[in-house]
Amino acid sequence: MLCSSTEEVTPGSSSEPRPCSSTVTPHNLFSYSPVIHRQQYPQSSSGLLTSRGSDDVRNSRCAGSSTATDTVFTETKQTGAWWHVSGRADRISSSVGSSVHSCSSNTPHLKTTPALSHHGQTPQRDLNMTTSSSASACHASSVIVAVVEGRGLARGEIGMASINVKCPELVLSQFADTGTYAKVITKLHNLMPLEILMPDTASVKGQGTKLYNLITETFPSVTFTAVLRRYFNEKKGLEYIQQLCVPEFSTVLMEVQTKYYCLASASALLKYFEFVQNSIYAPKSLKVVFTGSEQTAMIDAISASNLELVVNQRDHRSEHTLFGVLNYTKTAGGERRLRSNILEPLLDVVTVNSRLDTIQELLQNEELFFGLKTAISHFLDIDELLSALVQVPKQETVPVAEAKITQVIQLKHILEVVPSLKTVLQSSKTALLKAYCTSLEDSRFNIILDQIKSVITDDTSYMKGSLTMRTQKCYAVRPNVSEFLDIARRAYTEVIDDITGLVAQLGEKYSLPLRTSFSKARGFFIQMRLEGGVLPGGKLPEEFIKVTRQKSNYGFTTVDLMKMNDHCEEALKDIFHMSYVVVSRLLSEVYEHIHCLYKLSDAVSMLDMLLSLAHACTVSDYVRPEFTDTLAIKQSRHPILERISGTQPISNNIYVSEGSNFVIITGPNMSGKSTYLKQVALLQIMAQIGSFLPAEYASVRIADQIFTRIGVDDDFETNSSTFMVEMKEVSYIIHNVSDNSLIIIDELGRGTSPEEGIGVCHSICEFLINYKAFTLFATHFLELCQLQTLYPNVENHHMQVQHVRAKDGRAERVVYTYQLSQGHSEERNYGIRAAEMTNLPEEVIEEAKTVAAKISQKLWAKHYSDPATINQRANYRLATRLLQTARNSRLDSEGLRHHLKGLKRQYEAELQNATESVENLEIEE
Ligand SMILES: Nc1ncnc2c1ncn2[C@@H]1O[C@H](COP(=O)(O)OP(=O)(O)OP(=O)(O)O)[C@@H](O)[C@H]1O
Repeated sequence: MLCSSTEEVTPGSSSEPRPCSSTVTPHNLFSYSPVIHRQQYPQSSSGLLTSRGSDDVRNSRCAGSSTATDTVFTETKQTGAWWHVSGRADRISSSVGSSVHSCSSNTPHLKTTPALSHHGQTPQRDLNMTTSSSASACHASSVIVAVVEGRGLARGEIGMASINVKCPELVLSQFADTGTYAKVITKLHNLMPLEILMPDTASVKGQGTKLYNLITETFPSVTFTAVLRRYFNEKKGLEYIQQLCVPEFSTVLMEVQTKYYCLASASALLKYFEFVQNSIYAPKSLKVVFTGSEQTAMIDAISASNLELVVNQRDHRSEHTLFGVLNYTKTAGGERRLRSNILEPLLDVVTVNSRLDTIQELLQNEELFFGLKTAISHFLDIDELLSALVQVPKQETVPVAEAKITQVIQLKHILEVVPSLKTVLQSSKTALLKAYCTSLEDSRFNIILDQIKSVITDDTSYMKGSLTMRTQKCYAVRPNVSEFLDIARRAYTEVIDDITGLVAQLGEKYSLPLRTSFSKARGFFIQMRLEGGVLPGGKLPEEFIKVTRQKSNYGFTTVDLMKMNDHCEEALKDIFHMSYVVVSRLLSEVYEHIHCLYKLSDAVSMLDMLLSLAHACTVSDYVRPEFTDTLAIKQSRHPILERISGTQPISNNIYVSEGSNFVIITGPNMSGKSTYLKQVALLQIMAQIGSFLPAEYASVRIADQIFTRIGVDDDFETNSSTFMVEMKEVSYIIHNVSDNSLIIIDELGRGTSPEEGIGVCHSICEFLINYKAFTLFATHFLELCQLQTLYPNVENHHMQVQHVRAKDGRAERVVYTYQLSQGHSEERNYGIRAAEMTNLPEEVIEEAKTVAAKISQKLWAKHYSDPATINQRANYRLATRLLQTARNSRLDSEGLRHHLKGLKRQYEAELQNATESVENLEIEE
């Protein structure tokens, strides 16, 4: 073969046409040209071209060509100007294709189906959890999002609606966000939208709202469309949802009916589809889900990137991410679900435990594990199929006809593998698997399959390879269903026979080893493999044209073969057209039951994800986590490091509890601090998606938010803003922290002078110490370790290093153990030690050591000898304790007074001690 996309045609192979039993009549009964209509944004006669953020380019070109990268301001005849677009205006069109989601009278109305049977709270919740998962996971580049923000007092209240053009699911959300809009940005990052819609009032040139500016700056390559504010209409949004939502998901109405901003976004989004894409969804055809931020843990976009959850920071194609470590999925749906779960881990312990039960069963029952894996691997992308099925094409072209036939074959294929999945699930014991098994006992699967089989031949199946699949499509409809179709197929068979005959003849004529081959681009052509690549006579016969050569493989055609190819195409057009008529009729009958596919898609993607998580446990030694109030993981390992190195990294214990919820980690450069911090966050996320962990024992406290502030590699270009970036990130944490958060801060304050760095770190630590959030704080500022003596909930730990003397007893070498130990690091001047390893002159190093020693002593003394600071600190501690007492106390007023007196005495004693210790300090001037 010349290339992988070509297929060899051999007599008797599956590509060989099958006979059809009809008399031959002139076969060219239908002739119509294949027209590929691409949806375009409607163009106004008075359209202006403008550019986002730049007035200069405005009016530079005339409307009428919605070319890529142009920014178009358009108006429809019906509505007047109501949206304007910037960015690649043609991208949605190509994504949506030339279809409409029709609700015309001949579009079948989709029926209500009973809710999934309830098998206890756990599985039911997970069954309904498809929302956030598939929501954000569906195909990245085909999601359109509408965003609106409340005005006046409601500023900061955000409504979002998103839809994936490849997956008929409308996802709504509404939440309060802070001035940094981190939640909106995070959600948008997770959705990876193709286009973002916002009200025009938010994007007035030069006076765009903060949110608008932030979104357009953060997503410069995403098409931005401003829609008239009045189309963000919550009443219309509710009407749309009532009209379009599949009855099975109609409980969403109760959730969203008072959520005005997400309804408003939904209204604008669906209106946008209606007018700009010239398409509407069929009534009762959309899965509508609401994803409140309370269902999943919030991981902001920067943290997701720092932790390399789904994208590796250095190489975007690398699989060295958490997703890469856990991804053993077999289906596109499973992969999407895993990705979205990693970005939005669960908060509900019951649901997480039900997943863990399932994984445990899969690990214990090998037959079930491999049986399910095999069954799942046969499924195609159900979401994409479902989306295509609920679209009714506006124009009946050959590609559309061909696509519909493919969809029916795919549907048949999917439904045929359902029983094998059900059979495997029947032996399962855990609630979640049993619930999925029950959800597959839906009579609609068989009803649809029977309907399909009444029209489509039994041996038609979905196959790889363009020629094989073409043959499948060609002979999909049963013989005798349409007389003209049988005739056309006969004609096609004859042309194929002629082609094979011609190639055989040419082979004989020139004594060459010729074969008939097929590729999508060339159609039928001739292939020849010559050992040694030397042609007899030095050249190919004249009649062989369009010659290609790859090593010893030649590809070519002849004028006759090209003509035959044309006949073949003509015959195919007729076949596809007539098959399409039959298939459309079939689909209109099938539509009524099609919603069982939502259930199937949910089951397959979830099972695939759980199998993938179970598979990860078999690759390395993982343990099931339990959920308590403490984060305690014994001998934990960094999951990505483990994958990268191939050998087991040094394992470490993790312990953070309410009593010691603030851990300061010190240690020299390269000692493993950052790795340890990331490890904690990654394991937390793994636990919350229902994965086992790389450790010997694991107890995890559910975190509602995971924040990270991890220093990026020094970069001279961005260095000027390093400190600002740090401060912005940490300010986001401070504004959003909750008692149940997990906070990872690495090397804060590097971007400024040490004095200010220590000051900033100190005050930020004191702020965070006051929360019950679990915080791990890695720093080179050893001064911060003093916090342990000031606050009972602070613990110092450090990364151990060893000093090994060379045999000659002189040179000393540092060995990194990557072991976490209690207490703060005793290492000093490790920066200077690193400098020593370079070629710096000895006197420079010595001078550096002297100055560093003096400065650090002075700094420490200054910080702790200042009486005002001592007083302030003591006051702060007293206030904190009072607050804690008031919060926790069940004391009556007398008891409280007594307690306060005790605290006061303690406070005075501490103040006295602190003052004395400062007086005793020897300060070297
Ligand atoms: N537990 C471990 N087991 C094996 N190798 C490790 C471990 N932890 C870290 N390492 C290795 O050490 C390297 C340095 O680790 P890391 O960046 O975490 O150090 P650091 O203390 O944060 O350094 P710096 O203070 O300079 O940022 C890592 O790239 C990794 O290869």
